[in-house]
Amino acid sequence: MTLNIGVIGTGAIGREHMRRITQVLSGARISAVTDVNRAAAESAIAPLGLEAEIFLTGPDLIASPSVDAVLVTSFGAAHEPDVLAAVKAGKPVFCEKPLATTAQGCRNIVEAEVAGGRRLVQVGFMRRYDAGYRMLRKIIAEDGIGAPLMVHAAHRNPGVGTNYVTEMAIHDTLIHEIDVLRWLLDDDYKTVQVVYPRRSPNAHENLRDPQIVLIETAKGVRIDVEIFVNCVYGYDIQCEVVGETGLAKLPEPMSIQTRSKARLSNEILTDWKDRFIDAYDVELRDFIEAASKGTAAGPSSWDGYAAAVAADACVEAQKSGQIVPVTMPEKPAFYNF
Ligand SMILES: NC(=O)c1ccc[n+]([C@@H]2O[C@H](COP(=O)([O-])OP(=O)(O)OC[C@H]3O[C@@H](n4cnc5c(N)ncnc54)[C@H](O)[C@@H]3O)[C@@H](O)[C@H]2O)c1
Ligand SMILES: O[C@H]1[C@H](O)[C@@H](O)[C@H](O)[C@@H](O)[C@H]1O
Repeated sequence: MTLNIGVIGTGAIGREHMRRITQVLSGARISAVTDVNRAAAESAIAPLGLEAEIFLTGPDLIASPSVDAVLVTSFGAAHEPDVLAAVKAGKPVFCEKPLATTAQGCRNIVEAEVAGGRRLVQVGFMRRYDAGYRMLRKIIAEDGIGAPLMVHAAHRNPGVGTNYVTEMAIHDTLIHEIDVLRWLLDDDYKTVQVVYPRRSPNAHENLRDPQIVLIETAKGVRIDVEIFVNCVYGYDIQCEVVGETGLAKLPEPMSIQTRSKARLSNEILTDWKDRFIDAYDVELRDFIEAASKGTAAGPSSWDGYAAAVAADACVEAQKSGQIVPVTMPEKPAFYNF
């Protein structure tokens, strides 16, 4: 059976996912698309030669019998109503991060999913599917470095547009570390604090960049994450876990080493699309497989909610400069899988 997928939001990552579903993965096809900008929907289906129907709104697409499962790849602030509509229609839904831009928005999705009694939501935390992060998690779980004590991480983008404001460093960027470090350490967060180094002159005037987020976990691990979205030189993701007896570091992406003109060098990637290309493939393969059985796999809406609770605390910490507690309600038994 071929899974008919409807895509809501045909911008950068919507197109990337449409390409991989059409040209890389098997078991699914894009049967429908919608975008608030109709021209974006039209120009997304044309180069792929798709015969997908263009709907006016997300709810129209979700209600269509030609859609078995939904991909939400619109702006973060627009995710919640469409994910809720898909859950209420009983259709599996893959939602790009963040699941919603507030913890309450995520909670609404969690409650709708639990009320429906069936897992239907996968959140696009693709780093959990990255081979490097998976190796790191295995080493920690197998006690290869002793119990983790500290994590040093960095999330650097070469540059961002003027629509990227200070809070987005948390909701849009740090959200990946918030999720993947919780999963890597099998831990929850206790407190967060944000400190600002000297401002980069490459950041536009409404953006504090770089930022350092300091996190304390329930088990007492201390984490520092540098968020630097105008680092200029490339797209660079770093993660080093220091344990009681050793240290484990995320591997660099494969790159050819060259010796030329008296220099020894390796290329640095500049685009998230390339850095996590394999992880995006695997996460969507997981989605197609589970959605074909009428359910969802991978990062759950509870994970989306847990990340949003920590993100809200970080935004408060950005504004107050204080150490802010992270208060996580107890996980419903529904999410113990
Ligand atoms: N996992 C990752 O690494 C990753 C990478 C990039 C983006 N993202 C996430 O994916 C989402 C989209 O990001 P992007 O870079 O593709 O943005 P984008 O601006 O390129 O595309 C978003 C598209 O959604 C459309 N849109 C907005 N609201 C809509 C609505 N209510 N209904 C239908 N269409 C709507 C816009 O017109 C636009 O075409 C964001 O949540 C972003 O955080 C995740
Ligand atoms: O900071 C960016 C991240 O590095 C990417 O992985 C995407 O999530 C993108 O939306 C963010 O703006």
